[in-house]
Amino acid sequence: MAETVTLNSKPKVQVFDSEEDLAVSLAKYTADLANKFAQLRDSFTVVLSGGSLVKSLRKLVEPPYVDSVDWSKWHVFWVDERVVPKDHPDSNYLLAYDGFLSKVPIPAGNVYAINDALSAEGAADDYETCLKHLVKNKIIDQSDSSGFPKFDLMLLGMGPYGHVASLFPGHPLCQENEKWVTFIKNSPKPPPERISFTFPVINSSANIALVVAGDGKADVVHAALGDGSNSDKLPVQMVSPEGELTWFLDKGAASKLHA
Ligand SMILES: O=C1O[C@H](COP(=O)(O)O)[C@@H](O)[C@H](O)[C@H]1O
Repeated sequence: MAETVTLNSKPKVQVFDSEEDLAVSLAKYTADLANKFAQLRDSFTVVLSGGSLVKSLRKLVEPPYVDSVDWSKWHVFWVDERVVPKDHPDSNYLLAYDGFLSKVPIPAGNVYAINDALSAEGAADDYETCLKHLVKNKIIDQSDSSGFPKFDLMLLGMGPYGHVASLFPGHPLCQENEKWVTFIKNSPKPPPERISFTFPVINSSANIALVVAGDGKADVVHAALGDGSNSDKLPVQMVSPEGELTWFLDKGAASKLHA
């Protein structure tokens, strides 16, 4: 069962009794959006994170969704990626492949991983070029107001200090407002070299799910959604899409919200 906490008009915050319940609801939410956009625009553009998010998608690869979703319409991207070979244990692609992509019939050509033969800078430029091509061909929608790509759904995790994608607290990349895809060579969380979507791209999304589980993240969830008394905005607090933002929290992650 989910409790919906309304903290202000936006975002919607859903708190589940367990991570299992969260995963069940996240699967339905994602499948419903996939069906909606497949009918609306004949494609569904979905952006994945690495980390714990992938495990929370496990119910999507089970009945009824594994059979009922039209996977041929899916186009899959990464909000950030570590600049390592695709078969490296740190690769967000490998994590998603093992836990999700290998279990559903998404056409291989619709899965847009980074070019792992390039430098961080080269891979970011190459990924941005790929996105521009897909916007031109109307696979990815474009925001009328920002001009940035408008993904149908971004599935974001949040790190223990409030980072999203590879946008870390206090890092100048959080202020990037021209590039679509940027790179970092000194990530505070290993591995050091990564590429990342920028905030203008993240915030042009039609839908964002912020998925956070476990009491280890309760303090940062409280800082992000609490009374706003922290002076410096955490990256997660800079997530403010044109469309809808929905938080998926389990009880542990939400345990300090009412304190
Ligand atoms: O390094 C990363 O961390 C964040 C958060 O990961 P989590 O395991 O704490 O959920 C993740 O969203 C991002 O994609 C990843 O590269």
